[in-house]
This record gives sequence, C-alpha cells and structure tokens, in this order.
Amino acid sequence: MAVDWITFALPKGRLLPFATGLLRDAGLLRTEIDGNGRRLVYRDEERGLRYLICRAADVPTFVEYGAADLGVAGKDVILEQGKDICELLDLGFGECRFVVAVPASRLELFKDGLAGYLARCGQLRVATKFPRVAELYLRSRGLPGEIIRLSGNIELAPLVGLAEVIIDLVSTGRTLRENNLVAVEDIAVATARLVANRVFYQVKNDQLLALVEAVRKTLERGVQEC
Ligand SMILES: Nc1ncnc2c1ncn2[C@@H]1O[C@H](COP(=O)(O)OP(=O)(O)OP(=O)(O)O)[C@@H](O)[C@H]1O
Ligand SMILES: O=P(O)(O)OC[C@H]1O[C@H](OP(=O)(O)OP(=O)(O)O)[C@H](O)[C@@H]1O
Repeated sequence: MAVDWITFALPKGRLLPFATGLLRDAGLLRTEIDGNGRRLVYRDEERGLRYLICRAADVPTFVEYGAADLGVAGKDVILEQGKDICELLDLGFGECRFVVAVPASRLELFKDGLAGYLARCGQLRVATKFPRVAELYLRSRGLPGEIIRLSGNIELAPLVGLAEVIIDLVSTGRTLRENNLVAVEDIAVATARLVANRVFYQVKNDQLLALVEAVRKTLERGVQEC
C-alpha cells in the first residue's frame, strides 16, 4: 500500500447510508458502495482513497491499529471501547441514547431509582451489550450490580428473569415498547463521530486535514442520506 493512500473505515449497517452520503457530498466518495453486498474494500485509484466496510463495532480497532487513517464510529462504541484514537468531528447522524430500562410491569419497584430497587429487592443484574458503559454508570452511582454481557436482543433478558434491568441504546423507542419495557434513566446521547489514527493524524496531517475540512464544511451545509 502506497503511504499516501488514505483509508476510511466505514461502518456497515444503519450508519453506512449516512456516512457514504456525507463523504459523497464532501466530494470524497465517487464509488458506488453496496451496503447489502459482500464486497469489503472499495478504491478510488485516481484520488488514492480506499474504503473498508467494517462491522460498526470494529471501526475503532481498524483505526487504532492504523489499518485505516480515518473512520466513522458511533460515540457509543467509542465510549465502550476506550480505544486510543482521535475523535475529530461530531457528524450528527445516528443519534441514539443509552438508557436504563425495566419491565413496565415492575416500574413501581423502581420509583426511587436503581438504588431504591436495590434496597427493596437486594439484587441488581444488568444485561447489556456495553459492559464498560454499564460498569462505569453503576460505579458512578455507587451501585453494586452484576453485569451480564449479551451480544444483542438485550430486551429479552428482563422478560425471562435473566436480569432486572438493561442498559441499551434507544432511538425510536420501538423495541422497548414492543417488549413492554420503559426507560427509567438516561445515561448519555451518542452520535456518529469522525475518528483518526493518532499517529497518521500527525504524519499525514496536511492530507488528512484537507479531508476533515471538506467533511466539516459539508456538515455546515447539511448532509443527505443516500
Ligand atoms: N437504535 C439504535 N440501536 C443501536 N445503534 C444505533 C441506534 N441508532 C443509531 N445507532 C448507531 O448505529 C451503530 C450500530 O449500527 P448497526 O446497528 O448497523 O450495527 P450493529 O447491529 O451494532 O452491529 P452488527 O450488525 O455489526 O453486529 C451504533 O454504534 C450507534 O452508533
Ligand atoms: O429504539 P429502537 O429504534 O427500537 O432501537 C433500539 C434497538 O436497536 C438496537 O438493536 P439492534 O437493532 O442494533 O439489534 P441487536 O439487538 O441485535 O443489537 C438496540 O440494541 C435496541 O434493541
């Protein structure tokens, strides 16, 4: 790989249309990327730009290890992983929030918050895909609790007695509603971020700054999903 190529790690899935729309508007993407396809690497030879289609949670890893210079990653994943990468821009899209949610049928038990629940019931198990965020949250509240890490469909856990509460991402609220859960506490809002490899951001500073500036100007104008 020539050193002057610039590689973007893009998240497949729900963030991809926004990320590609933004890069296209910024003049940094001319290739068609098929979000539903199996192809994982796209190149714009003329401009020396390369795009990697990564799992959303893997973008920080590709960037931290220098397999990509720049990447688009959710703040949720950034908070959870604590990777050594530079966060350059808040891209605004992919907004969701970390919440604590409980079964609506048990809401009364949580009327004095998680601390009140613990005092009443003596046990707090938290199912989540984000154990670090959950751990930090419990610690910041001085709450003892067991974190149960799941890979997805977190909402299932309190419905079958695997956990008393969940800590998960919510955007439309549909998944909570359809599983008779309610959010009782908000933890943090997350949006997609433009991130960079720490070393490359210094070494290729002129090249990367020009790209970051193009993205920043596009954000100021407003982004189209494509
Ligand atoms: N309601 C939401 N739930 C989860 N992630 C959301 C939501 N809304 C926006 N996002 C953003 O989308 C990213 C996850 O994208 P996506 O759901 O496509 O991947 P994933 O399901 O976590 O990963 P994969 O399919 O690779 O296991 C999150 O990191 C977050 O930044
Ligand atoms: O508020 P909503 O719009 O309903 O979105 C929230 C849901 O989306 C995410 O799950 P995802 O779709 O990523 O699937 P997963 O459970 O397999 O992680 C999240 O974990 C919630 O389950």
